[in-house]
Amino acid sequence: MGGKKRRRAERERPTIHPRNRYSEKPPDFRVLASIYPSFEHFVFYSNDGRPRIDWTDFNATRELTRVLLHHDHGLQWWIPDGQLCPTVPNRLNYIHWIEDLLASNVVPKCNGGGDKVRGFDIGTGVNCIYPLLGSSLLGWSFVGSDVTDVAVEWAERNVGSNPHLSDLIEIRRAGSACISCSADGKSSSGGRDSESKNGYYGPLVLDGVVKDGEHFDFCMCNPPFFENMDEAGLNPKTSCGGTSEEMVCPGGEKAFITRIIEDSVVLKQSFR
Ligand SMILES: C[S@@+](CC[C@H](N)C(=O)[O-])C[C@H]1O[C@@H](n2cnc3c(N)ncnc32)[C@H](O)[C@@H]1O
Repeated sequence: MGGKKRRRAERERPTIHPRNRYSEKPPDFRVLASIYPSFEHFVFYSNDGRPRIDWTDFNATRELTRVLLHHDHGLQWWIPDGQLCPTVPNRLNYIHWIEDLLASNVVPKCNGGGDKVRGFDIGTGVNCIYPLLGSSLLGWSFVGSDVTDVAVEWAERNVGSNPHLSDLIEIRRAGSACISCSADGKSSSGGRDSESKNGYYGPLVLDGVVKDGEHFDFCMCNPPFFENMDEAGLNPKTSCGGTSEEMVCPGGEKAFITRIIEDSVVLKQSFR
């Protein structure tokens, strides 16, 4: 495809999944403000009368996420100051795209798994957004892993605040064992040696975290995608928070995802 055509195709490619509840009807800030006084506080009206929020104000974006999760998904949710705040329409897309993949022939159906879908969310974060959306919307069950105390504590709180989902979501610490690279390029993961070509070093990701005999339909991950925090603050138009523990991994997302791919070779029987 020529450059012009490709750019046009890219512009026209929908950025929101057609089944995403916000694809036809984006969140109505006026309605939300009339229902939630705590959100009204952050809403202002531009000259043309349209309701707006200041996207560079973390408190405003967090409150928007809180009221959307409550109003549209019946969820109770909160995160501490400065932690990564997910935008609900964006995260919903991934749930629907996975739903499409599972329904397609791209990944063969498993035997004996029944209709129950089970997912593994690597790095679920304090916000635990994917397990909360996937379980409330589609009844999927999840293991959500993370490595920081604050993430494990708050993900558990967010699950505990929604008792109707607590049987569906397990929060699991990915463990303190580290994959490290030695000078000869070999890595060790929790005492087990394996080849690592990508230079990832850090906590275990899947291998060593998934338990023997466990089976999942999919794993998903919004990885710590930056090599350093300087890279992370690139968009001055939004404030979604995010600490270095959440956002940074040596080698960036390439190293992290390559590690997932390497682990998937070891764990090929554990994931559909
Ligand atoms: C970019 S945040 C994503 C949080 C949430 N899933 C979201 O989409 O908003 C990445 C998360 O991965 C976690 N993390 C980093 N290394 C990890 C590992 N080896 N295993 C599990 N989680 C990890 C971080 O602590 C952080 O919470």
